[in-house]
Amino acid sequence: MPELELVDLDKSYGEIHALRDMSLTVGSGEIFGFVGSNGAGKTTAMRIAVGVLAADAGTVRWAGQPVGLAVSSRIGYMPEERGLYPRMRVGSQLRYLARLHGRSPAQAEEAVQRWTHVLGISSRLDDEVQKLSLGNQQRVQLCAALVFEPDILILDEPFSGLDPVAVDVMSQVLRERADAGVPVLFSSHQLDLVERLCDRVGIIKDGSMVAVGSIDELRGRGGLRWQVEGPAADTGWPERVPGARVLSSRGSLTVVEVDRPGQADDAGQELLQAALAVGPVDAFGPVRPHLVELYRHAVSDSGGPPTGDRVDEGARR
Ligand SMILES: Nc1ncnc2c1ncn2[C@@H]1O[C@H](COP(=O)(O)OP(=O)(O)OP(=O)(O)O)[C@@H](O)[C@H]1O
Repeated sequence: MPELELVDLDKSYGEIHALRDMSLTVGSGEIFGFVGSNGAGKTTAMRIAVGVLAADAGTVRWAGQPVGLAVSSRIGYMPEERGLYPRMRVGSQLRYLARLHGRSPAQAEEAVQRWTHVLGISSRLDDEVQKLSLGNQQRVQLCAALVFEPDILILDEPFSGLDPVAVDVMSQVLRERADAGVPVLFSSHQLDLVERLCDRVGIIKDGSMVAVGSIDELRGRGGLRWQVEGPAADTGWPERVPGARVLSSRGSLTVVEVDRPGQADDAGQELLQAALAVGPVDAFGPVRPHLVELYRHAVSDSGGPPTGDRVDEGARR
């Protein structure tokens, strides 16, 4: 099945080095969440992938071939700055875009009816775009990316400003498109949503990918964490376990991370035994860090675990 590859992209705007050897791959049927701080380079990378911006170096490939005009016209793109004509009516605009991408009048009409219905804006077909709320304009924008049945979806912050119901609808649409085999790449600062929705996540910092993988992969390669409800940490039991570090301690509640790459399998039992040697343990279990913590760690200067997975995507090729 075809996959979208961004390979060793490099881009500068004058003095600003926006992308440095940046690579990522989105497989067919995969939703890939692209996250990073403001100015990290997400929009630049996506604009290059779509073909509206040229890279200084690197390539974008689809099904193993460099992306040319024919392929880029099959990409459904939702730009961050949005791209609708404010005075044009919703229906006319969407029909026009579908026709522009080669759909017949009947196909365009069918797609406009279907997608506006799915996204809950079918009653607004005759309204000018500028008269819609920002969230509804965003729904139209997603329709615009979908009405020509694209082979690839690239969406720049599609969820920003949407209400919770619209977020759910948008999430379902992206999942359904991915299930139909479309690679879906989107950027977002809503890390809880990315964690919930994406098959894989890429974290970009200063134009370079610093971590790539499924959430479990990002969790799994670094230090493992446990929460212990029992003897207070200042009784010294955590120090008895090699590689253990207290992350937080409040009374009887202690969170400990054990950093022993490749040999942490027994660490949980060792921690439990160490705590029990000091006093009773009421609760004990692993802690699974959320993406927001993995992200903070990956973009912090210290780097290192728990994200661990400092993948050079080039190694996947
Ligand atoms: N047209 C431009 N001219 C000059 N510099 C630019 C231009 N576009 C982006 N940059 C710079 O390139 C860097 C990457 O910006 P980019 O918009 O790709 O980041 P981003 O990760 O999408 O950020 P955000 O999350 O804020 O949207 C930033 O330093 C930005 O100021």
